[in-house]
Amino acid sequence: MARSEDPGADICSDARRLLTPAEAAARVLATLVPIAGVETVPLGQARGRILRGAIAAPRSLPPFDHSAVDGYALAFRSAPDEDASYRLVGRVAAGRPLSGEVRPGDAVRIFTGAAVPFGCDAVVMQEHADVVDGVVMPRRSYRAGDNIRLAGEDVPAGADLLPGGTVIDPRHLALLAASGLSRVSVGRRLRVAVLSTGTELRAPGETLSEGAIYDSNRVMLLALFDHPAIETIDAGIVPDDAAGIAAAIRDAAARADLVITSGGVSVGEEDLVRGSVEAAGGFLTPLKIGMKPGKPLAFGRIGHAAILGLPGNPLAALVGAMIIGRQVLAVLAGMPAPVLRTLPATAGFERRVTPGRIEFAPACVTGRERDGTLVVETLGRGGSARLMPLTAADGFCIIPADIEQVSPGDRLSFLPMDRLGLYGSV
Ligand SMILES: Nc1nc2c(c(=O)[nH]1)N[C@H]1C(S)=C(S)[C@@H](COP(=O)(O)OP(=O)(O)OC[C@H]3O[C@@H](n4cnc5c(N)ncnc54)[C@H](O)[C@@H]3O)O[C@H]1N2
Ligand code: MOO
Repeated sequence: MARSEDPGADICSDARRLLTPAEAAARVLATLVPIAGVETVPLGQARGRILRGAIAAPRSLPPFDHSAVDGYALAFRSAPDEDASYRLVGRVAAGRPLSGEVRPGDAVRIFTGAAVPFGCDAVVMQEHADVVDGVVMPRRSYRAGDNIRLAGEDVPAGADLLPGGTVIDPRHLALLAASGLSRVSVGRRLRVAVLSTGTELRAPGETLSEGAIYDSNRVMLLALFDHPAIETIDAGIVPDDAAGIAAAIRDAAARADLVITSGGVSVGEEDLVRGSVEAAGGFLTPLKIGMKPGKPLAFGRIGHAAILGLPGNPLAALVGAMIIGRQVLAVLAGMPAPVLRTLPATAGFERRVTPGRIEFAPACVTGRERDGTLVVETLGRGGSARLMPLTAADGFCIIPADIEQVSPGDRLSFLPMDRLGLYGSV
């Protein structure tokens, strides 16, 4: 993976002030380029994969002029034809073209999707015509082109079918298939290793000794980034031991394009991740971000791999992953950096807040204003170590960094939980 010569220089934060989340993301993303490597996959395995180059349309869509309705194709005598009767001379169904010629004044029985015979100008819906003794009489006049879908009106041959960076979803698959493409060239999957640091951590199922807790971040982060374009690697739990963390990070970096750690990025002497990355030959730059939770993050590189250090508190790890992490993954994987697709909302609660950090507070939708705007209420207090408010929430209420008080009726933003994941779904 190629990056700028000295990525550390780009992301060094000014220790005296907190970065806004956008500034932090911009500094981190400026150091990254998408991973190299493409592979060709059949359409059935292409959902969620990322196009690396634009695809040109190999043929026009639709490939020929066809009828939009079941009815009668009319060959005008003049344009527009005022004579209201046509002689029925044949029949054409989808996939079964007409044999024989059509002359002015003729009509052909036609069905939706059938090729419009050469010489026919318009199609009348069968409900809008009388047919008596082989004569078709439309009940109103028609203009050339009525009820005909022209070749190439959806996509002309050679046009850009899909741009590079497209994350292929079912709509794109339909377009590729309609164009006759059975395989598509996509970026190789991004390898992302996730490891938890902390002597207190145990895997669920293990016995808890005094002072120990279960590791909840790793399974959450692995699931958050589970995506067809990502190969997640579970790199386990590493105790707070500098040599052990260095070895684990070195090992993870050898297997991954991106290593994501949680824990140990704050300021205490037990926060060993930065020193361990340096001991392993890499660098890790602390980023103090004006967001709550998720203030202490770190970003750097070890060998060919990028490394993102998330805070240990579960909600802080999730918010850091959501705001910075998923952008890092998207850029490395070659997809456009995702934007936070928030909704306007009004506060249904009152709360004093400490200015300085934009807050992502778990919240529920409790109603709607008359104009349809969502009314939201935050859930509980107690900050970044709590999981219950998070699991009960419909999403995050976003409280700006520059206010001291939220009052009922204040305009805020709301990020629905189902928009959390790498691309839309969690
Ligand atoms: N003196 C200061 N102390 C702290 C500051 C600060 O600015 N000055 N910042 C606080 C903030 S904000 C956060 S967030 C945390 C971040 O701490 P670390 O990233 O160093 O994380 P740890 O200390 O290792 O752990 C914090 C907390 O989370 C628990 N944890 C860790 N890993 C997991 C996991 N995988 N699953 C579940 N829980 C986990 C850990 O046991 C701790 O309780 O620092 C504050 N301190
Ligand atoms: O950033 Mo810490 O995340 O406030 O808990």
